[in-house]
Amino acid sequence: MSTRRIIDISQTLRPDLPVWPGDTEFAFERSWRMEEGSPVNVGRMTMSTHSGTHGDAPLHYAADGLDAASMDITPYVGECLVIDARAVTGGTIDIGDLPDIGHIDRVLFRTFERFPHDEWVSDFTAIAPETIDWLAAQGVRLVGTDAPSVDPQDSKTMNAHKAVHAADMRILEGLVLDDVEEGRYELIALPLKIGGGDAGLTRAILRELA
Ligand SMILES: Nc1ccccc1C(=O)C[C@H](N)C(=O)O
Ligand SMILES: [Zn+2]
Ligand SMILES: [Zn+2]
Repeated sequence: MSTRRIIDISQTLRPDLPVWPGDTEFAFERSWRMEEGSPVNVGRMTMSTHSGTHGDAPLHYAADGLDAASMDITPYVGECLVIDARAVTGGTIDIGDLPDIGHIDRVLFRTFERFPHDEWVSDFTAIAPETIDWLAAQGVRLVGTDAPSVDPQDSKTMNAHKAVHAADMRILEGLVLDDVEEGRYELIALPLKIGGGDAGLTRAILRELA
């Protein structure tokens, strides 16, 4: 039996979840209740497709991009490198901030000292488009971050997303990497298969390598 440790790197979806300014609040309610005579409890949720930990579908940043149900899920499963980017200053992770990544298909960035579970942080660290280009040239197919976006919150041009699209990479956002040391892990993070979806809520985990 495998004893490889599993680390949950997902946010907990709950009513007071911080959301992107102006976006739909996360709401959860019970539509059927056992205490009211129902044989089971059943809930109902209202949310943005970018709530909590999620994967962007290409449709989010390209009008003719694939939706969450159509995109290939291979990029979301496999070996990844977690990079500790907590010391990065200047708002974006630049090429010079990267360690030697070796040969790896997936890279996740930790930018927060402690993940802000209870407040929205607007001045999060984004990823420079040149860094995306460089990672793509090294063969990286997926980039993830604990920040809520790969572009700065006030970006109107979405240059990092565009660089991701140009290289046909995939994006994970809102990961929780507080207790994760820099290094290699197995990533399993499947965005929900939402037809027409521009993103999919994701339960993301890391598993220690054998
Ligand atoms: N909810 C939004 C509303 C308006 C503009 C952006 C967002 C985002 O969620 C950005 C995002 N998480 C991203 O994929 O970069
Ligand atoms: Zn997103
Ligand atoms: Zn995004």
